[in-house]
Amino acid sequence: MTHNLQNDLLVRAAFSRPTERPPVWMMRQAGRFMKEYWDIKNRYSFLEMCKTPEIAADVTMLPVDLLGIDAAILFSDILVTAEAMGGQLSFEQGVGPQFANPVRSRSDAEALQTDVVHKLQYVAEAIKVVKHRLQGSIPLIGFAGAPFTVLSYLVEGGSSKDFKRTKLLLHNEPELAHLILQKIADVTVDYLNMQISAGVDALQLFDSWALALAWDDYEAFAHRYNAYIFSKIDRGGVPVISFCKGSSVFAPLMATAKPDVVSVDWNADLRHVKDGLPEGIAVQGNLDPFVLYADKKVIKAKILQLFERMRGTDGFIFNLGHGIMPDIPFDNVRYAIDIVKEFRY
Ligand SMILES: Cc1c2[nH]c(c1CCC(=O)O)Cc1[nH]c(c(CCC(=O)O)c1C)Cc1[nH]c(c(CCC(=O)O)c1C)Cc1[nH]c(c(C)c1CCC(=O)O)C2
Repeated sequence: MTHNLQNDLLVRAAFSRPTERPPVWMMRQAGRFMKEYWDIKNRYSFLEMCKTPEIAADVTMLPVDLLGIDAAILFSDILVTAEAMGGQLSFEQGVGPQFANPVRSRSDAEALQTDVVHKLQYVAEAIKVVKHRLQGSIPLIGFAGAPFTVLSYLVEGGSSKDFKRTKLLLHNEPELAHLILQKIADVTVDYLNMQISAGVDALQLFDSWALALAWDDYEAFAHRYNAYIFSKIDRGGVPVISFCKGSSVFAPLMATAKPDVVSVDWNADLRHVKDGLPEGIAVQGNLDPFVLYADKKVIKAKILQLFERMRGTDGFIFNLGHGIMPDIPFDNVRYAIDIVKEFRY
């Protein structure tokens, strides 16, 4: 993998090389807080948008053109792997993702398919369209859901507040949980390798709901599979970012899975997390996204406070602790990005 990017700040920071300022991108940077997203969304279903490479590319490019971020992230969803494995996935407005055939028994688990990467070819096509449109200006980030988080959607049949069924499965039927997790992990390896072949410049693994787990369960059911994925993908020069909510607790364990970057939620002192990690592991984060609702002077002060805290550390990517909420004012997002781009160490 050769990068040849005009703006390679994100790749440099991810590999803990010096940068003149932190690179900036934001989770959910292409989404409902943008009027231009709704212009597209009102014409297609969410899954149509993900599965039509030209549309996925149009949406991926919105924050590139309107916000001037330092990296694009492919427009898709973490649940496309589960759909390819046999999950009957739908997204309904206001309900979120739903699986009509949740995985509840051994026979449900055995029915999950693993030779499925060909069904995800539309993602490779979208990557190629985006890479062509970016013309080497900034990196493109590919991604996948981590096995534990994807399992939680398959088992619950959708989003969950308390992950009760998921935890019951882990506690009462650990062998069945491991069977499902291993299948998802194997699909994820193929899927991320496909994205690397198609040309992504960086990857992020989303283990959004690991926060729900106790330390030992995180280690056994989440960490172990993320480490497996990071060891099996053909990383070459492609840096890998490990995200979870709960990273302010799990960061030391996450680092032992050997990502290049740990993405940190907003609860922690980012400098403290960074100083606790082995040399050469970068951090990403960790502004509380709710700050973006506040007055501009507050937004500016909070960002500069974070930068002051991180001064003198290589290996820092600015991001939010989690995704942009749909009702955050667009103008505030753009303002935050401008503040980062004006800053110099
Ligand atoms: C847990 C999770 C999902 N999907 C994703 C995660 C991990 C990130 C995180 O922790 O938030 C990942 C994701 N989902 C989406 C992206 C695109 C890239 C980006 O801009 O970050 C990414 C990286 C688009 C999306 N994925 C989804 C939307 C909204 C779709 C719509 O327009 O209705 C977008 C833009 C739908 C989705 N997809 C998922 C949920 C829970 C929902 C509903 C969310 C809600 O209603 O607030 C599953």
